[in-house]
Amino acid sequence: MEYVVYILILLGVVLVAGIAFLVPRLRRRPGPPSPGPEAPPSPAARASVEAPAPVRPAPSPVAEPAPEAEAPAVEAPVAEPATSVEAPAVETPAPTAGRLVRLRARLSRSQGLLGQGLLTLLSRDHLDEDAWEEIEESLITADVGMEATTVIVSRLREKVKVLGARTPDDVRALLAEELVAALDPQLDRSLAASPVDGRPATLLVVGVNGAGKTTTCGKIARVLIADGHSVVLGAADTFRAAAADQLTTWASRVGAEVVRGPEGSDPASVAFDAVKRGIDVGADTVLIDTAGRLQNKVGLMDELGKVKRVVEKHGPVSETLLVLDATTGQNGLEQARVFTEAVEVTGVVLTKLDGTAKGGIVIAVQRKLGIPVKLVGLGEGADDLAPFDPTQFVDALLSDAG
Ligand SMILES: Nc1nc2c(ncn2[C@@H]2O[C@H](COP(=O)(O)OP(=O)(O)OP(=O)(O)O)[C@@H](O)[C@H]2O)c(=O)[nH]1
Repeated sequence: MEYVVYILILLGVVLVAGIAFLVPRLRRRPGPPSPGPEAPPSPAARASVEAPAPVRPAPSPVAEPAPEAEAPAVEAPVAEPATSVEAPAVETPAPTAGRLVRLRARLSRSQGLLGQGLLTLLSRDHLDEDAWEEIEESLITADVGMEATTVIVSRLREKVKVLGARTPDDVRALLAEELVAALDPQLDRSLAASPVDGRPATLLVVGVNGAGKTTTCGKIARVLIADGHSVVLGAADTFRAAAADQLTTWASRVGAEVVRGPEGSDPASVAFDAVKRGIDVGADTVLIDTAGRLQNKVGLMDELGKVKRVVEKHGPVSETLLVLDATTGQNGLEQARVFTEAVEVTGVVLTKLDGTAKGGIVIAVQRKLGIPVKLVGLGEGADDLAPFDPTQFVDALLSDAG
């Protein structure tokens, strides 16, 4: 009997201990039970249950507004002000007066060849036959061209003989005179960029691919705007979409308007529209960038001829500028001829003079084409285009500061 009492007491203790153990655990169980009191979760199941825990804070009432607040900040509102902040940042182009003088250091390669080389030759005590031959060679090496060199050297020899010039400075001054004369300083190098009969002046810009046409259009627009003109640009190089984008970038920097068409569209129609737009908005000048692929001379002539004819429905083209890359030297002259046959070129823009030691190409270009060099490109910078001036140019070429 005593044995039974012990067992009952033990059972009572076990029962009390069990209740004491279970009650707190039952109290800690979260919310409503999931359907069916299942077996303890497997590690995988636990993961799927736990996973939401760290995620849950995001959709929680505190976190929820965050994505909503972030979205507009990242998207349109930030981007839009950014572009509209960039757009009005219109630049003020550098004044055009005296640019060639300011940029003379860019001719350093040519200065090395012509300036230093010739000065060394001219400083010899006696200019004998060999010295004259070397002078001739320097000029030919600098791309002055055979014909022009022969004329320059024979006139210089004559003057030295007649005037008895002896000091290197005297001879240098005489050489400068001859180089300037070879550049025909009387030629009109002004740009026909002012309105005619109430219509904007129309400038066509032509040349082979890569010569720097688009860049030059952008730089000319800056020159004109710096001089107080209003300008509309026509992106008639529809062959290459990037050319129109490039022109648009140049235009936006100076607040000019661009007329462009879809890639591959008719260049003549874009050119027509650009002039029309220029007339409508009362612009002073319309500058038209054209494509210059040269694989087919007939095709090129047809295309440029058509652009010109269509533009002329609004009135005569004021100026057709041929852009030539100075670094292509005498080869470039051959290509240039094709353009002069296709359209009546009224002025040459010689680009990349900063990239060549052969600054004499200016003389050869003018002499061969019989067309004035009106502007020279002396770098990739926005204002690295200068009105050409023979005296300043020769002075820079013959400077020994190279
Ligand atoms: N160093 C130097 N680079 C220049 C000058 N002018 C233009 N360039 C560079 O020449 C390259 C070609 O210029 P673009 O204006 O694209 O030539 P493009 O004739 O319009 O070429 P396409 O559009 O292919 O017909 C660019 O990298 C210009 O920055 C210059 O005077 N000096």
